[in-house]
Amino acid sequence: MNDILITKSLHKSYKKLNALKGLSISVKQGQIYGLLGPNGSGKTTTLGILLGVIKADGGSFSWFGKGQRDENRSNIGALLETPNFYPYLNAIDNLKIVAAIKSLDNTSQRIEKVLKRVDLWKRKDATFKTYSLGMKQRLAIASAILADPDVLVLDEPTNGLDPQGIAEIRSLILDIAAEGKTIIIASHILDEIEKMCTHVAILKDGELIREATLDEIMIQDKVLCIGSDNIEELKLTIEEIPELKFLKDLAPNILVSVDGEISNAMVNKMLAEKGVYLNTLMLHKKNLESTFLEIINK
Ligand SMILES: Nc1ncnc2c1ncn2[C@@H]1O[C@H](COP(=O)(O)OP(=O)(O)OP(=O)(O)O)[C@@H](O)[C@H]1O
Repeated sequence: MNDILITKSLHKSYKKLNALKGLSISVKQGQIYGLLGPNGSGKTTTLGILLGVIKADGGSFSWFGKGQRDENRSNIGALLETPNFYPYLNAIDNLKIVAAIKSLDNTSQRIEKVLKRVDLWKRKDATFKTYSLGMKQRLAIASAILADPDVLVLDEPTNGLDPQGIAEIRSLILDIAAEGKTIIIASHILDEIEKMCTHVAILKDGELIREATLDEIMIQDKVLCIGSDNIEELKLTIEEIPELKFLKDLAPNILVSVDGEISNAMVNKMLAEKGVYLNTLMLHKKNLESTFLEIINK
């Protein structure tokens, strides 16, 4: 598969704060690549550098194997902030301005195509200020794909949307990816990454903790939901067993991670040998949240 993006040891400091401490990632054609991390982990800084809005202090990156010159970005559509269009203009007129700024040809056909793509064609004549937040976000995606770029970069694309708006954006992104586009999404919403991405990079404090396919991340360990009559005693006992790692409370039980090779009976035995008897032991649905907590807690 062709390389779309390679970053090598990107560094960025804001005065004394090291926002990025040597980030190296690679994105290949066709991937839906999630940059996942808690608030402040450096996702927006990374995207800003890659899109030429922020200057890195060190390291390098290359788009399409052609280096980091500004021209290489003409093939990238981006949505970095809350959409900002002219409130008193309708969707078509707003997109005409975008087309003029980008010097695009066949403006009318392009605009019709992208507005249909994001399901706003029926509302094409309404002014931007009358749009719901979800519609504004869809118009922003229409704008980002107006030049028909091969790559789409999205920062927190569902921020602030209600569940229906989130579902619409998610399905739109998946449809766009199905056309063969490469998509890079920054998000702190695990569920979003889990439902959309094929690959994920987990960031913490400006460092890459893990980069893998979503499947690899999900099958690494198993997560058990366990409980006993005395949950505090159970938590203390877990600290004495290196094979078990506490993940989080799931009242009245707790979630722990354990190497996939260790059977549930073995877990029960290890705890019983330390005088703790479980009243609950079941496999918890493996999801990215457990893995994410596990990885960033290390
Ligand atoms: N312009 C700036 N000046 C000073 N510090 C900044 C600036 N921009 C970001 N930071 C700091 O750099 C760190 C990384 O921020 P960044 O916005 O890249 O993280 P993020 O993962 O995108 O977080 P969020 O999800 O909250 O947007 C944070 O500690 C943030 O406070």
